[in-house]
Amino acid sequence: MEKAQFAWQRVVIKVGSALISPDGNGCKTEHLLAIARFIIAARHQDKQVILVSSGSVAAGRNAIAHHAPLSLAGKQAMAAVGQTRMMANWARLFDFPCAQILLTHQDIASRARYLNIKNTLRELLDNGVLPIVNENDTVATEELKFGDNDNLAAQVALVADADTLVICTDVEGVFDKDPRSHSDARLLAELTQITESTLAMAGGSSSGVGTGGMLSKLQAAQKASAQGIQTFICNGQNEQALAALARGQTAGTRVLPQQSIASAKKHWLKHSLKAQGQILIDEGAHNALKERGASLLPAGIIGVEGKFNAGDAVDVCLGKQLVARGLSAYSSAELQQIKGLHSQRIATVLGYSQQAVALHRDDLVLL
Ligand SMILES: Nc1ncnc2c1ncn2[C@@H]1O[C@H](COP(=O)(O)OP(=O)(O)O)[C@@H](O)[C@H]1O
Ligand SMILES: N[C@@H](CCC(=O)OP(=O)(O)O)C(=O)O
Repeated sequence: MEKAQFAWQRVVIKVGSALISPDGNGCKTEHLLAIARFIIAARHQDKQVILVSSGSVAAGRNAIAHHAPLSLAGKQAMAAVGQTRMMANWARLFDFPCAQILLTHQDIASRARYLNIKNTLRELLDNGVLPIVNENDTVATEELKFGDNDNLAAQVALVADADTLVICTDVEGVFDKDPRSHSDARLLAELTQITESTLAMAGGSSSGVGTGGMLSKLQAAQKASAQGIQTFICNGQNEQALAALARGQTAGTRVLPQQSIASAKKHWLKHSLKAQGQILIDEGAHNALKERGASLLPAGIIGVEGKFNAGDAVDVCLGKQLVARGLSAYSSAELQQIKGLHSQRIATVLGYSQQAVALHRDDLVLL
């Protein structure tokens, strides 16, 4: 097996309407086989996959009377019909469970909902379920929309702490001009940075089925790249391209991350968030964080200072020494009650158990 150049562990793979429903009416599995094989191959290597799938509007189009231009309510009705069709289509390809997650822009912007999304995704992945995400078109008005699922996929990659974003479409990658209208268009194998001039090469969608064209894919890649996530934009029907990605090789267009995920996260936790309180830990917990990169369990907490909510940033201290900063899974009031306890006792003491850990290792940086 060739050596992996671009090793990854958790991927968000986005599939556009152009592949779910190439003729814009109903959906078929035939164009999704290469993507399904990629997902199965990745899972066999113990890698984690989240699928962001468009296509509900196109898949439900033939069930709703319409004429151009489509009204928002018309598209929403089509999406409501098409969403179940699209999910059933994916489920046919896999013999492991799939989970449906429908999100709006507001859900990601709200701290409480953001945490719930993050925790649900984590739980699904830990249980070997394939999360399939789409925009919740029924409740998304034009103002509340992500606008396109490329942008949604980048947001999901951030929430899920993914290291890689794969955007599958109906062309081989990013070209220096739209390959559909320019026969001399050249494929760009690697973009070290997305600048204004890169964005200027990208046109909108010409398929009549997709929404954002190449522009929204590059904008999504730009967001991911700034947070340390690499992006591949490739043809979702190209078996070889997806097999190469599954092996850790490049395919289509690779957009390089601007920094490592660890430094993006460290920077964010250290400089962008103000700690709302302090958690004092014992030596044993400090060793577990430092030596094993473990999560912080309530058992290792000996004191809680300040008032904070679940999801707030907190400083983690060993005596007077600041050793880490992270996002607390529990509020200060809850931590006061469960500090020093074994995680199994959380539900008995609080009446519920959000998580076994007080600070998850994904939400923690050592200082
Ligand atoms: N510079 C470019 N490179 C590649 N594709 C481009 C470019 N500019 C515009 N496109 C168009 O973007 C389309 C893919 O976007 P879109 O139709 O929104 O697909 P999806 O449904 O997969 O999101 C391609 O079919 C292509 O015509
Ligand atoms: N939520 C919509 C997705 C719209 C969208 O962004 O489509 P696309 O450009 O094909 O990824 C649907 O499922 O039809």
